[in-house]
Amino acid sequence: MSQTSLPVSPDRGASAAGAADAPARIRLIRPDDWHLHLRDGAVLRSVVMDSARQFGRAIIMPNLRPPVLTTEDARAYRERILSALRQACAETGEAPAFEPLMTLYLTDRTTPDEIRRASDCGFVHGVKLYPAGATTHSDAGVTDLLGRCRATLEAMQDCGMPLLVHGEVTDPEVDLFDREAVFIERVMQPLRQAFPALKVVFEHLTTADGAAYVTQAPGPIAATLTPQHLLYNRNALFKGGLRPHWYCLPVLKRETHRKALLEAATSGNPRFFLGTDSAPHPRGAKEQDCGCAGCYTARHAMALYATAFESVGRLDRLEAFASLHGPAFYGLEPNRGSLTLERVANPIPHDLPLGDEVVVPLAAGETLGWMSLDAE
Ligand SMILES: NC(=O)N[C@@H](CC(=O)O)C(=O)O
Ligand SMILES: [Zn+2]
Ligand SMILES: [Zn+2]
Repeated sequence: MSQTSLPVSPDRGASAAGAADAPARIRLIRPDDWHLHLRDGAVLRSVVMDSARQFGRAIIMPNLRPPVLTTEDARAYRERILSALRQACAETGEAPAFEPLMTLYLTDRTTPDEIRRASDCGFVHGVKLYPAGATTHSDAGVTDLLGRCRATLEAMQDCGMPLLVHGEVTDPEVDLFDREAVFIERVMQPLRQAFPALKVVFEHLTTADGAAYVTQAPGPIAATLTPQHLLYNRNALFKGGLRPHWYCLPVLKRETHRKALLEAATSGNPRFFLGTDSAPHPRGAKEQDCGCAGCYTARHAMALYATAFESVGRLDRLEAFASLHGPAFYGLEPNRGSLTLERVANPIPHDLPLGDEVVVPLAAGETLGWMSLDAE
């Protein structure tokens, strides 16, 4: 099978040749992942260490089945994550410090009281908006944000609780590739006019329209950027045939959008920060007549981001994007430890264990030019 290659030559970094002016190692303040799906049960046990080896903290998405609706649900899920981590550590002898930052799943019925409980508990750091039907496990999501959630949004604005947004309309009349741009007009702008002090994170931004909006909009807004949207355009979905492991939502866009996102990521603007959206699905759930959306990137996340930043000669801006802008927006201190990335050939496995099944990671079978060492 032919490969969908990265935008920069896949064997750079395999030797020092041709990279004389580039550093062999970079040391960053330990980064955080501001958008992560860890799932639950056996899948959680399989994936948690991949994130914990690199990231000090991660914003944990609440789209489980059933979803994480209340502060008590989030407390219980947090315990399951920490227990899965302890178990994984006992098996491998590693002990990376990792703090799950929990979120609630917003529904038409989330109450202002629940928001106040979440804000007081200290471990819930955001509330996630999934427009009903927009993405994986979003059927319990919001049907009409400004029609049904006003009191709850008011409480969030008062408490300083960020709203994390999957920014796509679900109107079947709107072309799949336009759903983010139309969301800005129909939902984001009215929302931010009604609640100008509400903190908003535009998750997994995929368009030049989104990058321009986040750059110029007044008030507290930021965006996360995934490795796949920085490295690939929509051709990757169809290269030599249909490629389900490049399929996520919002779907990859055309090259002009990828370039605008990479420019935003590497601009030094503190409104843009790292969020992998690593979203494991078993191989069989993606390779079928109606395959699931989501790319698995946790294992090699920092190597993927380094590849993207290096492609435009901006490795010097990786640390701020990965380790400083996110904590500043969320009102947290940067991590104390560090993470070192080494310029070395990093072959990405064809699959990885996922509970009783396997997951095919993004860029499986390719060789990246960077590898992250164990965090210190
Ligand atoms: N990004 C995806 O394609 N999938 C995510 C859901 C999401 O983040 O929208 C998942 O949970 O699988
Ligand atoms: Zn999403
Ligand atoms: Zn996601």
